[in-house]
Amino acid sequence: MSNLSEAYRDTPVHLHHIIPLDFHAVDSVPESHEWPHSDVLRPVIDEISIPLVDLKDPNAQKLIGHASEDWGIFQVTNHGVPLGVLMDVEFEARRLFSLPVKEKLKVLRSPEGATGYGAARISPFFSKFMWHEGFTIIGSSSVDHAKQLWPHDYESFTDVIDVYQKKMKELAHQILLLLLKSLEISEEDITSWAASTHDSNNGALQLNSYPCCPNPSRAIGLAPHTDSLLLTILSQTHDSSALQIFRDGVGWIAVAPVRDALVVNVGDLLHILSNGRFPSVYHQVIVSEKEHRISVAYFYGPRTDAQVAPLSRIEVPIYRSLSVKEFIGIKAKHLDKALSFVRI
Ligand SMILES: O=C(O)CCC(=O)C(=O)O
Ligand SMILES: [Fe+2]
Repeated sequence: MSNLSEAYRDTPVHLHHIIPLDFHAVDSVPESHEWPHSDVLRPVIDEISIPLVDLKDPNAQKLIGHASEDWGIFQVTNHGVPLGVLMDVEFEARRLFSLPVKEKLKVLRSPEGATGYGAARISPFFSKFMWHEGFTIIGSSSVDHAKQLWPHDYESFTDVIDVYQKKMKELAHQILLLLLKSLEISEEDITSWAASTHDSNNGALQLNSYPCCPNPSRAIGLAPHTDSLLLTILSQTHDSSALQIFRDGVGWIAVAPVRDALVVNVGDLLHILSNGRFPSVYHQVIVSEKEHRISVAYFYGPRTDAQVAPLSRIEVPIYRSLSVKEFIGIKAKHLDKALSFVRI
């Protein structure tokens, strides 16, 4: 059992916050999923785009350092993950989510669990449910689940997941190294953080499904949140700008997908490590009437027993030191307020 799974065990989630709606069985948005207009129809700016960085650019380190400082999010091209690998994982995710509900419930996340099929982990914090179903994979957790879903043919799923996790881990390591190098921290800190995170095997893969919605102006795909670990790499092979980020002083901005690019965003742990210099970005997802969107998020994090504290040698720390496990516990109880609980 992975450490990350253990970290979630102390904050069980009630089953009604785990079992998603049978989206195919409804032709209107039930009241349980109907959000106030003001929550959904926020003005969104789509003329401003988040930074796009070519990882082969000799200035890539500086560029992603600036982007993380200014935006907490950017897109990368020339990332070394073949388009075929991105398409394969999306294909397998679609295959999983298109199974009948009865099948998907065989691999339902347990109340104390972190892996399997279910609603978003942030669901209990909101009075309305989201137009979303997910499948979480930590380490090799998908092997048992895939065997339950496709007893005679589980390997096509697990092989694709395995390749994807390896590619994401290498890319996340490369990006983390570039980000750490752009902070004023010691070489030892850079090496030890990058190496211990790489060795930790604490990444998690989240397959997200946003089924077509009969009334997208009243439903939310994923409610506003920040991601908890160091950084997230998101693949969205579709053309729609469903992901939105919140920018102080501007408001909600749509993240327009760029062909072959991956989205990278700063998570809470990197926010703490960088003493707030790389802010974790607040984001949400909207839904569509015509498009069943799939996205795949890879969350990259250190060992859950690792201590996290600001690494800067020149600034006064504004966050206290705590273990990853402690932070996950605080986040599971307080969501958006988690970082304020860690402020000195
Ligand atoms: O689907 C997306 O665009 C974002 C997914 C996301 O925010 C998450 O999985 O945490
Ligand atoms: Fe997220």
